[in-house]
Amino acid sequence: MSLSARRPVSGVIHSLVELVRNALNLDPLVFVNSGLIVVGLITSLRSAGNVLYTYAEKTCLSTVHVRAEDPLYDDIVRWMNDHAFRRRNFLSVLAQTTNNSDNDKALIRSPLAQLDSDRLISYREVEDNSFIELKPFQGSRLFRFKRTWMLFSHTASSPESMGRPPQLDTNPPLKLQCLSLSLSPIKKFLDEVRAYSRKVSVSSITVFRTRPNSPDLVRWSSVASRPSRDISTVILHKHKKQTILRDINEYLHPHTRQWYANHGIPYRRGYLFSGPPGTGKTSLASAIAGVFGLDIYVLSLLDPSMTESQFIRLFSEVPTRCVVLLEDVDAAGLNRGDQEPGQDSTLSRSANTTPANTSVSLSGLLNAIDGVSSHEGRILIMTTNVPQQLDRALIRPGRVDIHIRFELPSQEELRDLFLSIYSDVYQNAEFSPGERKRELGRLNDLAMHFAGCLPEKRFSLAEVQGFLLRYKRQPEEACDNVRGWVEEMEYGEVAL
Ligand SMILES: Nc1ncnc2c1ncn2[C@@H]1O[C@H](COP(=O)(O)OP(=O)(O)OP(=O)(O)O)[C@@H](O)[C@H]1O
Repeated sequence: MSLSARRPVSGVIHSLVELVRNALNLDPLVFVNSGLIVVGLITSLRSAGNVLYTYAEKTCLSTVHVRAEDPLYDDIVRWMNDHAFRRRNFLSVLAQTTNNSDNDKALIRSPLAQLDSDRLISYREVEDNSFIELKPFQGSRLFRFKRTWMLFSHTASSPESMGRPPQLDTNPPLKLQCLSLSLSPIKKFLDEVRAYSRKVSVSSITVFRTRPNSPDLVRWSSVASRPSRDISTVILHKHKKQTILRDINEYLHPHTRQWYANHGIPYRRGYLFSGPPGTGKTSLASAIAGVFGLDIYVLSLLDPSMTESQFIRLFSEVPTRCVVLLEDVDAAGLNRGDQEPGQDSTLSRSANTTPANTSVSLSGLLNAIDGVSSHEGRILIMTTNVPQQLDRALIRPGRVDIHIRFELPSQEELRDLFLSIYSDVYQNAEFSPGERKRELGRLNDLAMHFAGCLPEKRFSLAEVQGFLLRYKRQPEEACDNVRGWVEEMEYGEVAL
């Protein structure tokens, strides 16, 4: 700025100062000085507070850190949201769209719900069935738990992320502190958090999958929490179903764990589900998790972001009681190489080599399953479409204890599927017991007729279910059209 331009500006400031002095009879510099003193005081108090806090943290504050990958992390955030954060206004929150099944129920009762195949509903006209939840995400909160004051802190991981929306994939650890020389108040709090989480998710299972957190770090991440599938909806030979349920029930019992320990046998149990695609392998694994109240950890050998060491680490990070689901183990081709399918890899040179479609070698997989770091107490379920292609080392007892073979459905199983799809037709709450019995009889006849129109052991239950879903509420129409569908499937003719 030139000298001539600066002169009028200083002149204006001088006149303003004079004006204030005359009007208030006070020197404005007094305000400036007082302001500076206040700012200085606040800064000193803040740094004194920081020094005090750091000192207290070292001497009389108990602190617990919880990593974002630990299931406890989500449990604590849920507890805080449902209890400590309830009656407090936050300025910075995380907005989350949540589907509300109650809204779906309201929609069912509305006039729009009258399903009319000639009337197409635009869902823009209908009230949105999701709602927006505002959840406190970052910040600190002092709260009281059973007469102890606790501090919950959850801050951004790095200064650069301040002011930016929180990155859910890179959650920083959270911190719990209390004024005590012992960790027991925080332990009690964590027990309460776990009990609460178990209570609210008693009839649902959480599915964990692997997710790359950063280019070279893959972590477990919960992808869904959903009502568990009722085991009765999985169609499988009664004897096979009972065999596996009894076996798992016995395995999970604390006495069995003790027995394994007494005999020095690693406490692990593995199952192989084999059979053509769409015959119910994944459905049974998910129903088993529901029956025993376990979460599912899904691993894939074909995950391109996973290295062998990460695979072994992830295997060792699963909790003590859970279902580890290793899907389509044959797809990775772990026994191909210079070895015939079904041959024992101990005789083969290819055990340490990795096929092109996976970075995990057979020895890496075996190491993950029964290496020293592999978690005891978990249930391993491997699924495959071609069991004969699996290396014998992978399915030897100790790694696979029970092999359940799924087959294409028999007439009886086709009938069961039909009855299961149309169960709500006869379970109508408005029916009297007599009406219900009559409906069930009618549906049984339709199911017999339906199954009779289908060739046995030809189509998978997933395919037949796909056909039935075209006639969700019209069992008679399904029966009328099933022969056309069979022709369509056999000869590739599309019958419309
Ligand atoms: N035995 C069964 N009982 C009940 N439903 C079944 C059965 N088999 C298949 N289905 C239905 O078919 C669909 C696919 O089943 P699922 O994923 O369990 O098959 P899968 O054998 O695991 O297939 P893939 O080998 O392709 O992974 C599901 O929607 C399921 O409801």
